[in-house]
Amino acid sequence: MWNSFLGKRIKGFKYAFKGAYLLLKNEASIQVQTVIAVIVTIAGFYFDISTTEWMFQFIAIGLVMSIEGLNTAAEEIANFVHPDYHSKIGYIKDVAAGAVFIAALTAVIIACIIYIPKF
Ligand SMILES: Nc1ncnc2c1ncn2[C@@H]1O[C@H](COP(=O)(O)OP(=O)(O)OP(=O)(O)O)[C@@H](O)[C@H]1O
Repeated sequence: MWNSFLGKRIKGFKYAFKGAYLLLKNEASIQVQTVIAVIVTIAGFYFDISTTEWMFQFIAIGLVMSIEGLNTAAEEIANFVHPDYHSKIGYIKDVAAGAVFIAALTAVIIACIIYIPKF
């Protein structure tokens, strides 16, 4: 059953679920982002934001957390293949961190557009 097309998809989902669990359990940056996601979700209810605003807010949360997960994966690969100092490893880690920064900046801009008019 597990070798069938559907079985492989279910197994893949299990591994992906495990990966999300590991990120939440082990990665401080993802834990901080989860707390921020909960706070902005509470803010969303408090300020009674519109359906469109909810959609942008969830896209921003998903964008930041998923790119943070990929950044973690890139860091883990870099540390595994080359644990010692190397300028190329530094570059790889810097650009991966840069991707998180761009996503986070986007999320902050979305938050400002949603919440600044509510004050
Ligand atoms: N092996 C290395 N070779 C060269 N530069 C490195 C290396 N490891 C880290 N760096 C530099 O240090 C920066 C931070 O690296 P890294 O993200 O691994 O550290 P950290 O932020 O302490 O890790 P963590 O996210 O696990 O707390 C990188 O963006 C890179 O500029």
